[in-house]
Amino acid sequence: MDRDVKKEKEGNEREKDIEAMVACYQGFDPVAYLQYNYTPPRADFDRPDSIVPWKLGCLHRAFTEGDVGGKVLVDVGSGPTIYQVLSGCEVFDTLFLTDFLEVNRQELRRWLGGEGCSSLDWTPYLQHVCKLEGRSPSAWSEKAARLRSVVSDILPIDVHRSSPLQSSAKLPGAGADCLVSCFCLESVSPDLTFFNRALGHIGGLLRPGGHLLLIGALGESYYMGGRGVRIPVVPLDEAQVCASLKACGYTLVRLEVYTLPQDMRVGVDDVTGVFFVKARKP
Ligand SMILES: C[S@@+](CC[C@H](N)C(=O)[O-])C[C@H]1O[C@@H](n2cnc3c(N)ncnc32)[C@H](O)[C@@H]1O
Ligand SMILES: O=S(=O)(c1ccc2c(c1)CN[C@@H](CF)C2)N1CCSCC1
Repeated sequence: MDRDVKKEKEGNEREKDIEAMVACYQGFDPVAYLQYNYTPPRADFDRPDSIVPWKLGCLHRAFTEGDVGGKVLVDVGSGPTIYQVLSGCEVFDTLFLTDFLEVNRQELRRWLGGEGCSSLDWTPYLQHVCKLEGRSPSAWSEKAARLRSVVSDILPIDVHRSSPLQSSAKLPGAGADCLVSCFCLESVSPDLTFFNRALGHIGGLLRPGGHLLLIGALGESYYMGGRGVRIPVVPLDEAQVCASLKACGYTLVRLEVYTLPQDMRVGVDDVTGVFFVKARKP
């Protein structure tokens, strides 16, 4: 087979892999996803070894330790969740939430609209982050108002495109000052090659000197995105995450790892751990 034919064949196979992943996501159910992951036993604020305080603590430290700043924060692959920007919304005045699916963008609009009809009560998350900031938990409604005030838009995104945002014109010319992305890249990539490419694509949204805060699953090969909706995940280990960041030119600032207790392994996925990365784009 000559080289051009081989390259065309490989390109067609790559397109089929992406089409298969897109097809999986057509069954994604935000309500079920929130139920599976953001309610007890996984979201148990009273457990000292719970993953929620760990994760919110990583984000709080990363946003408030002094090296992260600027005007624009972009959350890549927000899904139907807002916990990931509860600390960042105090640091940035312009925040873009993004997702591939309209059902998730709609869920975010419902929460932001404040009609109280969102699918999950985020109050415990808001209260916890207020405590991390040395504020009374009763300041949660002020934090909610702050978040609602800085969200500039909820945009469609596709990390498999070299320009993931159709409307990147909304970003400053040099790029965002900070990116946050949680459980997205590994959950939408058919394999490590796609993961690395997607990491490179989102890096194009970030200005030189900007920071990437990445949270993801370790050892996960699938998760349930709804009843009977099994979504493949590219299994990662710490070494692969570090190698991908290095290959994309990032400087690693910090990597933290959380190992899921046995009783948090509840059958909605086969995740064994969670990583938190703070990295800087030179
Ligand atoms: C596992 S969820 C993560 C949601 C949320 N960030 C969290 O922390 O729970 C993965 C998200 O990636 C989104 N997604 C699917 N395909 C995508 C793509 N090609 N580009 C960007 N996001 C995509 C899904 O719609 C979903 O909201
Ligand atoms: O770390 S979690 O347990 C969590 C949260 C979300 C996900 C997973 C794990 C693993 N599967 C991912 C599929 F992409 C989604 N967690 C849930 C409670 S709040 C903090 C985050």
